[in-house]
Amino acid sequence: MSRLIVISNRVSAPKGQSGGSQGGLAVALAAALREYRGIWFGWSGGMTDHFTGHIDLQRHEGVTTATIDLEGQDVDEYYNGYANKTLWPLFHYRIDLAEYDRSFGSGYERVNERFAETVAPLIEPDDLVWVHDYHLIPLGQQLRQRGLKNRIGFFLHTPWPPARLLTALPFHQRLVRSMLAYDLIGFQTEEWLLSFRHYIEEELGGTVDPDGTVRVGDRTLRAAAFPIGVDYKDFADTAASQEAAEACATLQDSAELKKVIIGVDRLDYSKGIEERFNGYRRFLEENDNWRGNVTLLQIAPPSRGEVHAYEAIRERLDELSGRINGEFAHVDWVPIRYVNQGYGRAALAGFYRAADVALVTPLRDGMNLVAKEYVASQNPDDPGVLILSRFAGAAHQLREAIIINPYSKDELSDAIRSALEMPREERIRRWNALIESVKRDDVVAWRRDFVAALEGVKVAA
Ligand SMILES: O=P(O)(O)OC[C@H]1O[C@H](O[C@H]2O[C@H](CO)[C@@H](O)[C@H](O)[C@H]2O)[C@H](O)[C@@H](O)[C@@H]1O
Ligand SMILES: O=c1ccn([C@@H]2O[C@H](COP(=O)(O)OP(=O)(O)O)[C@@H](O)[C@H]2O)c(=O)[nH]1
Repeated sequence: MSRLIVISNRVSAPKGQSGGSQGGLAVALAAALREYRGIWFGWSGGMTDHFTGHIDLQRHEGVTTATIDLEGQDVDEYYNGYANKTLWPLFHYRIDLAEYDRSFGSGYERVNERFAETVAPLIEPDDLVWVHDYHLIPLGQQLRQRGLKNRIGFFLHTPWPPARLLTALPFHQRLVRSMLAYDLIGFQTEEWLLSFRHYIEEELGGTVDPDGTVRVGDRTLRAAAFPIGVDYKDFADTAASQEAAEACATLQDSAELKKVIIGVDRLDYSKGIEERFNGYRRFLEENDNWRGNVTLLQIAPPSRGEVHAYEAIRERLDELSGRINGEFAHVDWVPIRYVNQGYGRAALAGFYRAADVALVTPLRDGMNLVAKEYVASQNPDDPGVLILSRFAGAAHQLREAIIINPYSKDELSDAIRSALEMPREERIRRWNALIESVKRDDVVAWRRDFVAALEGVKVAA
């Protein structure tokens, strides 16, 4: 069997050192790599005065990681800059927040070159190479320029924006043309694949066949949708652990007999937390019988704090949660418990199980693993209700959730009421359909399908 070389910006910290707030990509890849011989290469998250290319090799729980430190200027221009001030907002349809700065573009290319230079010697001729996410779009091309003939695949964890939005990016053609160096490009959903196809046809004059064959000039490759899932088995085991049971009991006891609604998100403007709070406020305004009888627990560990838009959303949420609590709270009840701390998987599994309703309402999200984790953690005899944004990739699969438009306070308010008042039979019926999808399309299936498709492509000429 070929080895698998996974390359992503972020590499999962060894267990116990992550602070419990790692994003979905890290969680999903650790699970996938546990089954494969290979290496996971990426940025350590650490900084150095001068880039040395020194690789820190470690083995934890069956996963070999190889990480490098970056210079402070690299982190500013590549991670905070091009990745998170330019591409992230643009890919999440927030053209108003996207910043274009020449130094970001050059820092992005420099770090991609550094990744290529450092990882290329670790790659053997038969290895499959799997590059992840918007931080590393040009890496495949950089590896080809260093003579690599391996099968190289790329998976985008975020949405792919409509062609009309992407053309707002200076040098967009240069970025997308660099992707043609890959043999296989994966997206979370058919919707993002369709947007990619439009770009290929309208901007590059290429074609995409119904079977996903992409042709631009003399380059032929494949593009397809591979929806990521959770490690269902591991999550179900975690949910059954003592730690999860304790977390579940802690939340239930502290809520007394009130219903609990939960939200769990990195503190990111794309997650729609502000709109969610406003929808919840509308619900409290319209349903005074529920005041004092329901609590919203919002877990939101801070993320990308050096980027202004993230500082700004944090300030707005501090203010808004305070205002709603001030408006509705009594001496013995607060409507929102807003927590800026990250939790580990076991604690989260317990909180999910204790919650009667989950609000997963991003304004735009590649997939959203929290939605799937919530479903995986429920008690089959008395499951909670998932309220899910139509703009999350997960909504393409989790169709028996209550699907809402997260921009509409009224829809949010109505959905919260329906969820809280939903009869047990309907909750069970919906959950049975949801768990079916979460089990079937888990992270193992995602990895298996992507790797099989990569193995199946003809090697680049
Ligand atoms: O590494 P960070 O900057 O702290 O951000 C965490 C991750 O966020 C994004 O996650 C995406 O991947 C998930 C799994 O496929 C998906 O469910 C979610 O919709 C995406 O937003 C980002 O794409 C990752 O690179 C980050 O590691
Ligand atoms: O306190 C927290 C909050 C979130 N997460 C995990 O972070 C991931 C978030 O992934 P998702 O796809 O929902 O969004 P992303 O943050 O990757 O955009 C999920 O696996 C969560 O369980 C966590 O471990 N601790």
